[in-house]
Amino acid sequence: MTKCVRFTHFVACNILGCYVTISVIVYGALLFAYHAEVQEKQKRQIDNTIYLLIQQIKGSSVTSLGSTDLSLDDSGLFFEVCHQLDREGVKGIFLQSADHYTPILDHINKETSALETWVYPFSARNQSMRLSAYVSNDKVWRVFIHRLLWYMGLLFIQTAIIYLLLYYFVVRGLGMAVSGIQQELSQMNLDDPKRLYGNAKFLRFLEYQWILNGMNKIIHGLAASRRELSELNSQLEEKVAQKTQSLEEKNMTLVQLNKKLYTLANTDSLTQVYNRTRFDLLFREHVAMAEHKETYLSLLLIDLDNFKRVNDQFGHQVGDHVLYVTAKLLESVVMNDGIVARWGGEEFAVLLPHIAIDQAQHIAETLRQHLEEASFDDPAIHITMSVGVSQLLLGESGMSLLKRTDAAMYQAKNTGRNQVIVDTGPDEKGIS
Ligand SMILES: Nc1nc2c(ncn2[C@@H]2O[C@H](COP(=O)(O)OP(=O)(O)OP(=O)(O)O)[C@@H](O)[C@H]2O)c(=O)[nH]1
Repeated sequence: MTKCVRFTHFVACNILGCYVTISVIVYGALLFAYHAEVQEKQKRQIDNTIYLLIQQIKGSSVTSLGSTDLSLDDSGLFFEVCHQLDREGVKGIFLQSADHYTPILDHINKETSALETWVYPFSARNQSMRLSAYVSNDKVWRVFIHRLLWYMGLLFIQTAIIYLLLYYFVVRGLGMAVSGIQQELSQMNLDDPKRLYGNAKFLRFLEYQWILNGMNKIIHGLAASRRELSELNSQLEEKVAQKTQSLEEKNMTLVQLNKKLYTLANTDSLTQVYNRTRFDLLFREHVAMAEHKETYLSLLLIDLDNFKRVNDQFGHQVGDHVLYVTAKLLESVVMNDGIVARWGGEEFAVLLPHIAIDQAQHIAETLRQHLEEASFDDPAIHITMSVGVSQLLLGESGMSLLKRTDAAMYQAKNTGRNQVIVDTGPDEKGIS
C-alpha cells in the first residue's frame, strides 16, 4: 500500500508539474497581454488627464486625445500642464516640434525661468508643438506585480485543489482495484484455482489487466507445481510403502531363518529335543544358579538297553524312530519340570531344577516304566532303559555331579539293565 501511495505521489507530481508549467505559460501570456493593456490604459489615462487639464486651464474645447497642440501663446499653459502632470506622477514628458523631439522632464523641476529659457527657442520659431507624456515604469510594474501575485495565489490554490482531488481519486481507485483482487485471493483454493477477475470497473485499464494476467499465470503455475508435487509425493509414498513392505517381509524371513538357525543350533535334528551343546550350556547355568540360591538340582542320565539289537534287527530307520518316540515320551513325562536333551547316540539326559533326589528318582522310575510298556509300530520291538540319578550336593561341581550320575547309570547297566540307580552322595547308592 505504501508503494501505491508513492506511485500516486509520482503520478500526482507529474500531472501537477505539467499543470503548473502550462498554467505558468498561460498566466505569463495573460500577464504579457495585461502589461500591454495597462500601458495602453495608462496612456489613455494620461491623454485624458492632459485633455482635461488643458480644457480646465484653457477653458476651451480640445478635440484630439493623446496629443495636444500648443501655440507659442500657450507657453504659460504649457508650464502649468507640465507641473500638473509632474504632480500626477507622470515621468516622461516630451515636447515635440516638426523637426525636434526633446525631453523636458528635467526642466520642469528646475526654475521656471530656466524652463522658459529652454522652451523659448521653440516659441521663437513660431511653431506649434505637440506635448507627449508616458507613465513611469514604476507605476506600471506595481500594477503588473500586483496582478502577478494575484495569479500566483490563484495558481497555488488550483494546484492544491487538483493535488487533493488527484490524491483522493487515485488512492481510492487503487484501493478499490486491489480490494477486488484481495477478496478473490482470500477465497482462492490452490487445489482448484479459479481465474482472478478483479474489480470490473478497472478492467478497461491495460495495466490492471496486465497485473491480473500476471497473477493468473503465477497462480495457475503454482497450482500445476502443487499438483505435480502432490503426485510425486504419492508416488514416493507408494514406493516407500512398497519398500517398507518388502523390508518387513525380508525381516520376517530373517527372523524365521534366525529362529530356524537357533533351533538347528540348539536342537537335535532327529529327536527334536535339546542337543548336547545346548544341554552343556543349560547345565552350567543351572548348576551356578542352584549353588548361588542353594536350591535342589537333580540329574538323570538315561541309556537305552541293547539298542544295537534294534538297529540290527529292524534297521536304522526303525532305530531312529525308537529314539524319536523315546524322546517324546521323556518330554511328556517331565513336561515343564525339567530339561530333556539327547546326550549322544542312544543316551539322554534329564535335568530337574528345584527337584530333590526322591522326586527325581520317582520321575526316573516313571520314565523307565513308560518305556518298558511303550509299544512301537512293530510289536516285536521292546526297549528298556538304564537310568542313573543323582542330586547336586552342597559345594559340588557340575563335573562331579555328571561323573556320579554317569557312574550310577553304568552301574544300572552293569547290574542288570532296565533299572534306576540313585547316587545320593559319595557313600550311599540306592537301586530301584
Ligand atoms: N538308529 C540309530 N542308531 C544309533 C544312533 N546313534 C547310535 N546308534 C546305535 O546305538 C548303538 C549303541 O550300541 P552300544 O554302544 O553297543 O550299546 P547297546 O547296544 O545299547 O548296548 P548297551 O548299551 O550295553 O545296553 C549302536 O549300534 C549305534 O549304531 C542313531 O542316531 N540312530
